[in-house]
Amino acid sequence: MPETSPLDSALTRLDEAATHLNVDADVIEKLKYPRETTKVRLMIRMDDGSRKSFLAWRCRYDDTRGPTKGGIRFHPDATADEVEMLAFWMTFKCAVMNLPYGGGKGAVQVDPRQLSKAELERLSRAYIQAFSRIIGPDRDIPAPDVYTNSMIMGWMADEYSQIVGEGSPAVITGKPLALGGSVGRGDATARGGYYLVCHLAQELGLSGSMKIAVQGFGNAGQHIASMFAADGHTIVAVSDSGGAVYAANGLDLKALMAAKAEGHSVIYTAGHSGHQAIAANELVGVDCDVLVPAALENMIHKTNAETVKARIVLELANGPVTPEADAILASRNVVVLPDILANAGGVTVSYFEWVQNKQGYYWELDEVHTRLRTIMEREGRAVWQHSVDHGVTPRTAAYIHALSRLAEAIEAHGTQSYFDS
Ligand SMILES: NC(=O)C1=CN([C@@H]2O[C@H](COP(=O)(O)OP(=O)(O)OC[C@H]3O[C@@H](n4cnc5c(N)ncnc54)[C@H](O)[C@@H]3O)[C@@H](O)[C@H]2O)C=CC1
Ligand SMILES: O=C(O)CCC(=O)C(=O)O
Repeated sequence: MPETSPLDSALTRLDEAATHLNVDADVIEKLKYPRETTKVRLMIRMDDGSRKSFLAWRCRYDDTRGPTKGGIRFHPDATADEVEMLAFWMTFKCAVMNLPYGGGKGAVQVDPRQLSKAELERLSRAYIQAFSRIIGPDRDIPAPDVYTNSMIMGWMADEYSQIVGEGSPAVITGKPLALGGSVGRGDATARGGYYLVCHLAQELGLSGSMKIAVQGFGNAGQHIASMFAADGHTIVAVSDSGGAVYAANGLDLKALMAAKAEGHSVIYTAGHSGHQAIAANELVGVDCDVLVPAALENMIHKTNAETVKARIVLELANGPVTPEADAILASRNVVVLPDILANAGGVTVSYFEWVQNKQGYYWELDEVHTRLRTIMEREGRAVWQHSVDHGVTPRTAAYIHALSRLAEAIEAHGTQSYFDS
């Protein structure tokens, strides 16, 4: 069981960063509370004619630096507390990357795997009907997160456009290309993390062929595994909600992708090509150089942090390492590249999508990649420098970097922003 809630984790990290900066206490206080969180009950018609209700939330955590931005998660364990924390992290993530956004997040408490495609579409449209007064292209801009994807974003964008009576692609990012999506958004979360590791390889002491373990073989996890494998690195272990597989000499990624495409767990490939089934919770401790948590929060905690053999943890998931585990990893010289930097490629290419929607002019893939790489390297370097200058972990350095930008914007708004409605 996780030892702290995501809320506690995030605020701990804010407090720690604040000790390294000369920031007014009321600025910190402002950042400890979400601006607004709306909870609704969505009711949809199921295929068998019955009705079913689902709890749903949208949190606009802080909009000091621009419209709130962040994904929508469909998960059976989603809670208001989790949504607020994910929105808090979005606030800091957008500030780390210097994107002109605040932070938001949404969720529906549902297991989408239990719904038919038609039910999923009705639920997605119901979400937008409920939150159409809260979201907007210059107010709050959703995107995909766990168990949501471009198809769902397409339905949502379509619903919003119908409600407002005109095409409004910039209201949601991560859309299908046919509805104004951006090339390069699909693998952007992983690509940002990949660019970061490549850029800091020397500082991280990484060279030659590496062994990689990936926890969570979904959008972020599959793409990062492919990128590292394409460079000749060995993917030794992957997991998903159904289990984990391990192969010291490297997993067959093609077979894993095929199993996922058919709706199976990675465990379906056990026995194939030397794939050995292991318990999902063993993945954290497998012998590897880089461990990539790409599933959910609090997966590396005080009881398994000691087992980590990797030298580098690349957090593609949001909040996968608890503060207690952070301290254990730091004491063992394991470098954690923190979520608010490492997985920010996703929201950065979402920003590119929003810009393209507003311009009505669409970029080539090369342009998306070049701009993403430039921003990842610039902000990654700045975070690394803060960590050297202040003698802190990259996580604390990333919070320092973001907090200084947030504090400057809060001050620049003047006193009125303290009483925003
Ligand atoms: N999609 C995006 O644009 C971004 C996603 N993220 C974060 O990355 C993480 C993964 O998100 P996506 O790849 O988009 O979601 P996804 O829904 O595509 O994949 C999630 C994966 O995690 C696996 N999983 C769930 N519970 C697990 C468990 N207990 N152990 C191992 N695996 C488990 C699922 O089976 C699935 O393979 C989340 O923390 C998300 O918030 C962060 C930035 C952007
Ligand atoms: O692409 C976006 O706007 C947000 C993605 C997201 O939810 C995240 O970075 O956690």
